[in-house]
Amino acid sequence: MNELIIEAQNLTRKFGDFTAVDHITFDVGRGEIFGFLGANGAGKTTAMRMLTGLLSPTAGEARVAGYDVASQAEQIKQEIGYMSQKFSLYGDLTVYENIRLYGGIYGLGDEEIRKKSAELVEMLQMEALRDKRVGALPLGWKQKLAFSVALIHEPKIVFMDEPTGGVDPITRRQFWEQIYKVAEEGTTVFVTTHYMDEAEYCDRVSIMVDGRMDALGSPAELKKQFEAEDIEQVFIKLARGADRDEG
Ligand SMILES: Nc1ncnc2c1ncn2[C@@H]1O[C@H](COP(=O)(O)OP(=O)(O)OP(=O)(O)O)[C@@H](O)[C@H]1O
Repeated sequence: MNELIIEAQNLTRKFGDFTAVDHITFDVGRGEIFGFLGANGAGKTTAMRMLTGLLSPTAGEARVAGYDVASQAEQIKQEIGYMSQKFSLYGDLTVYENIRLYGGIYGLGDEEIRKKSAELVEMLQMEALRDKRVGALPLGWKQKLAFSVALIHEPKIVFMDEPTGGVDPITRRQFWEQIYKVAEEGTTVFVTTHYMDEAEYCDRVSIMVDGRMDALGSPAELKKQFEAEDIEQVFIKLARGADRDEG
C-alpha cells in the first residue's frame, strides 16, 4: 500500500468495565475509500471519535495523517474533514454563508475563502442557489454541499458518518461520483453506511461486531471468504453472532 493515512494498532476504548472498541488493528492508504460497517452499537462512532482526536483511547494506539490520536489531536483536526447527518450545515445561513463560515472555522484566510467559495459554488453548479437559505434546499443538495464544505481546507482524509441517509438511490449514486472524484485526487475517504450497495463501492470494507473488527477486505475478498453473494449476506452472517444490537 502507498502512504498510510490511518494506522491503528489494538485501538481500544473502555467505558468503565464495558469495552466499546476492542483492540482493532487496521491501516487505510492515501486515496482509499474505506467502508466502516457494523450494526447499531458495534462501536463505529466510538472508533471514529478516537480517530478524529475527540476521544482518547484507553489502550492501543492510532496515527492519522502521521499524528498520534492521543497526544496530537490538535494537529489531526487540521488534517481531517468531517461530515455527518446530525452535525453539519447551518440551515438559517445561505449556501455562500455556510461555505464562508466553514472556511473560517478551518482556518483559511479571507482571500482563500473568497476563492474557494467561488470554486465550490461553481463545482456544485449551485450558482443560482448561492443566496438561498440552506434549510430550504433538498436533502441531496445539502449533502453535496456538506461534503464540499468538509473538504474546503483540502484535508488528507474525510470522515463521513452515514452521509447519504434518507435520499433516493439516484441521488446517492451521484453523491458517490463525487466521492470517487475526491479519492482519485488523493483524499482518503472513511465512510460509515447502512446501505449495503454503498459498501460494494468501497475499495475495502471493515465490519465491526461487538467492538471487534471481524472482517476486513475488498468487497470481492469478503464475499469469497464468507461464501456470500453480496456484502449484505456477509454482514448478516457476521451480525447473527453479535451480542449487541441496539437498533
Ligand atoms: N460515553 C459512553 N459511555 C458509556 N457507553 C458508551 C459511551 N459511548 C458509547 N457507549 C457504548 O459503546 C457501544 C458502542 O457505541 P457506538 O456509538 O460506538 O456504536 P455505533 O456502532 O456507532 O452504533 P450506531 O450505529 O448506533 O451509531 C454501545 O454499546 C454504547 O452504548
